[in-house]
Amino acid sequence: MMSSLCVGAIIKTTLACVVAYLLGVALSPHVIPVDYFRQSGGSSTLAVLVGGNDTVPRRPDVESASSSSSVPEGPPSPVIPPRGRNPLEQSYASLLDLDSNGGVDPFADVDIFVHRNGEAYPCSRQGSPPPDDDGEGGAALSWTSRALLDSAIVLPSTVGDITLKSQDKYAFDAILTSALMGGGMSIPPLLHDGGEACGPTWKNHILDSIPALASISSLLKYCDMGIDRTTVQLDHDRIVNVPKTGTKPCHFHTREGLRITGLRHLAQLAKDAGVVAAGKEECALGVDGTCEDDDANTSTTRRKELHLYAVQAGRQFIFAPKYVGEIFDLPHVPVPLDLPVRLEVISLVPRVFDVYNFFNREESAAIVDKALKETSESHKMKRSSTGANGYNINSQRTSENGFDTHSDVAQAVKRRCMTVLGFDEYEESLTDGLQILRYNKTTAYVPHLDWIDDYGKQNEHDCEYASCDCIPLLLMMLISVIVTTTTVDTEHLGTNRFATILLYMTDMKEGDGGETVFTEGYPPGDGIRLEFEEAQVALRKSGDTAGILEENSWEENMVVRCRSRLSIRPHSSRAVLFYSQNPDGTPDQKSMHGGCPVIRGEKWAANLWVWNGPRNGYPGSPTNQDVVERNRAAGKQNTQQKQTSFLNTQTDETMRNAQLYFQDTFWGKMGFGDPAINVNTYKGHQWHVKVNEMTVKTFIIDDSPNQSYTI
Ligand SMILES: O=C(O)CCC(=O)C(=O)O
Ligand SMILES: [Fe+2]
Repeated sequence: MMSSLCVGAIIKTTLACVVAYLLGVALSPHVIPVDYFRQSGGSSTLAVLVGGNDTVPRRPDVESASSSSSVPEGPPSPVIPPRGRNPLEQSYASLLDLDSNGGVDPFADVDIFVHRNGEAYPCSRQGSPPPDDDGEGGAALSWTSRALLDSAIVLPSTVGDITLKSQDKYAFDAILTSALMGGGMSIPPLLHDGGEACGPTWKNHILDSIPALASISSLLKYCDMGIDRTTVQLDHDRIVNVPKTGTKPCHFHTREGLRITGLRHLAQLAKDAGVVAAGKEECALGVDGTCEDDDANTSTTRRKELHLYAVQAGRQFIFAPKYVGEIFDLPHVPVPLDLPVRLEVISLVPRVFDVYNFFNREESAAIVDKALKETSESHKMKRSSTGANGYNINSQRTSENGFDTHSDVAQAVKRRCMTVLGFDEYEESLTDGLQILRYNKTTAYVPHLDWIDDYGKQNEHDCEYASCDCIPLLLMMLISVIVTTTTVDTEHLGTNRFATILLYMTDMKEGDGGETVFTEGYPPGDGIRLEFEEAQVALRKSGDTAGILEENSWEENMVVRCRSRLSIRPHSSRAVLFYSQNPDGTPDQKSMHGGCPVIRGEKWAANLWVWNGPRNGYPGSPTNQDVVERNRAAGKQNTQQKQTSFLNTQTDETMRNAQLYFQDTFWGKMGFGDPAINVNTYKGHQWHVKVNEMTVKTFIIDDSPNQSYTI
């Protein structure tokens, strides 16, 4: 139960929020004249749409084609605004460089299709253009362009003042979400149904309890999962709400995971859609949301398709495979040797992918080499343990493990992993260190989820009220239940492991064992799963484990499953991606997997866990206020988190290349010019500053709530 102090604070905040919210909703349609769009030459909001995208990510394979067709030959001629555009539209046109492209609006012959995160088939598509749409040929802008501008106009004016280079992707998300569902002043929704078929996939949506939001588009309820389910990311305060409704927008990604960061990027994708879509079969939705027949798809009059994958605010992109063997090319991921990174779908349920060219054999060898040479107690290879204190030897995880948190290869691989997963910015607090695994003959790791379950619900890591938005009074009771959920409950506000990239560093031959088995998956090929008894008989008949594994031991039982379920055979520099969460944040129970017993030789592997939000110990990681209060009441002062920062003041030359360690674990660079390192830590914790692997200073956290340490 919440403390009365806490309840009082929430009631006050809630009342203020509710009043502000209702006033906002009541007034918003009247703040800006309805005909502003047609008359105004205002450019501040326009700048939000356009600025900051000087470095639009492009597919290398289409860049040359599109730039050669858009750059006119000879000296530039003065651009005369084509008849029919108002000044705002004209600014938009020049910022998109439309006139040097013959006045052709990139959206004119493109239909937008929207997918919910992780869904291979679209939930809605662009409808038929309104009768006045004359984007083709140049004079006016396309319906899509006008819908985007129309939505931009109704953004609060302060948004127009944002310094664009860094901020515009947030405003863009709001504008695009709004344009799709028709939130502007005068232009109909781009989606034929306003996004009605793109509603939430989870029950008991908190927004359903807010009468003022009863009639908003289902797409908006999808994008804004509500206060009880919107994970608070580090950039949460930068999210720009959808105009008029004040709800959180989606962010949009391509099928390949690339986040769409602004209008120019969207326009580039619209241009590329022609190249990409040619000859490609896609499901075109009919007006009723179902796929049209193949004849329609191959028609020469078919418009180009731009598929957008809408990801809920606070959530992360998840690939949306259609079939086993499907390929996702990821040219935006830089890799060693410049070989293209691509995914191949191994399994739909669970979602498992091969990641080709993710790392190379040199990196593979370097990871093993580093692990063998590691001497630090916390990082070197040793028998695997479980539990936060690391003392519990796990009887069903007989492999050895160690950690590589800061080698160049580990850092490079972590960054690459985030790019593959669709993050447009690297965020250290979302990754664990690289965990290195060694399996000797007979050793194995029992099937498990990488998603951590906090059975005892004792963890302080969860949602803080301070980071929560408006909470309608009627929902108070519900919230009091929510905050008592575990700190790792990703269906709500907790953070947990979200995706895993497994790296293999050894070539294992057929029969050597050591596969990674997904016990809920189906074997490739015929997809037939043998019953346990049948597979056991086959294994014993083969004699492969005779004299190596005891009959009926958990290891032998595991080999039986390894041979009858989806198994991935390791080879050096093979990388595999899978997800531990579903797109709505619930744990994916189908992602159960384990390391099969090694029958011959040894297996080296590594895994990289990526979290869906700041993980425990990092600033911004959610805390379970209920547990915090309980600990405080019980006088457990020493369990309270301390916000602590470490900074190099650049006054001591010997500290030029300093590094910060938490006990034996590398935490971050603390050299000259490195930003301050902010951590949540606890009284009594020891933080060491090391130079050339030698500890030169130790800080012991004391009792004050906010502390800063400098060197
Ligand atoms: O070694 C394997 O194949 C799987 C390892 C694993 O699942 C883990 O370390 O979490
Ligand atoms: Fe695992």
